[in-house]
Amino acid sequence: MLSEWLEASLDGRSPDAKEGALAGGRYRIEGAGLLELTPAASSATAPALILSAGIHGNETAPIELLGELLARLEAGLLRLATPTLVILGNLEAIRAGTRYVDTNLNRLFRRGLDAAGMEPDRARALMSAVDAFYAHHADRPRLHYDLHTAIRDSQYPRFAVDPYAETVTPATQWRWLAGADIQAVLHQHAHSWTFSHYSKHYHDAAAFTLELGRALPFGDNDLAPLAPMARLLEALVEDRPPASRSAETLAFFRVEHELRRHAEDFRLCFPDDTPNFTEFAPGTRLAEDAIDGPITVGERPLRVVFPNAAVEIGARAALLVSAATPPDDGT
Ligand SMILES: O=C(O)CCC(=O)N[C@@H](CCC(=O)O)C(=O)O
Ligand SMILES: [Zn+2]
Repeated sequence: MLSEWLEASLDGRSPDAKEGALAGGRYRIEGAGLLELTPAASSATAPALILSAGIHGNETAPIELLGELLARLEAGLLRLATPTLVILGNLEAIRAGTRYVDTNLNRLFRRGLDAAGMEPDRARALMSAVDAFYAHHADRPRLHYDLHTAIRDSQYPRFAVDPYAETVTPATQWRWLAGADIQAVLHQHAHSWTFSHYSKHYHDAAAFTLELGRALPFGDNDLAPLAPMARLLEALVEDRPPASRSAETLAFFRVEHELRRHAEDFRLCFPDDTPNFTEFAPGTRLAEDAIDGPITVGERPLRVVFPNAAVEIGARAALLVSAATPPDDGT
């Protein structure tokens, strides 16, 4: 049964049924943490939709959100009308309740990746699954929401990271995300080799990393603030027009610099619980790195997003961002 897929994937068991029927179509378990939903009939404009969660193993609310979506499909409360690939990312890290096991999976989505290890193997398996799914639905618009939660509080608890790519994000996406109570958008300034970046860069998909509150253990999540996001996912799988709100309700930011940890001896100069998007005045010392020296805010204030002094050497320790001009939302 479909609802068993999540549990079986997490337990490392192979679920009883590899495929079966559901209202409007069929499901098929394609592999560990990979579930394909195929409608019996769908309009030509329905997207090839990818919904992923658990790319970081301690980010459980998005897994619960996808569990509820699947339960509603299985109960016949939703009728499938959109080809959908549901992905659970880092299964071993989800079982361990940790962000990753050996290395951050969400930096590995790059063709030609030749690193060895569990997370690189998983990244290659997920890239192949995405390639096959989009190839199978080559005539459809492509959409990928990679669902996450953040380590700390945020001045905007729900926000979208818009990966860097040469393509322009369709304006409808801003309206749908605003309609799902997303509060802010952060445009990336450079290739980031994240999962959403993979779908956007290599497949021209509309793709986002969606940060949906704070990372908490299973059972501790309050899904109530995510109800509008649940409604968006439901509308997408049923191929109905989602709730839409003006993009003017979103705050837009762009990454100005990426702060990287280069030395073993590295520290951030502000408290660990500083919320995402906190602004720092010109001249403020943000970090000290034994190789790079002090990192200080330049002439214009900067806000800090995803600060984390405990990252691997060479990895991103924070994004430094500033307000961006809102895009034309097409209305
Ligand atoms: O809260 C944090 O510090 C990290 C939250 C997180 O996992 N964020 C993603 C963002 C991905 C992107 O930049 O698109 C990540 O770091 O992988
Ligand atoms: Zn994450």
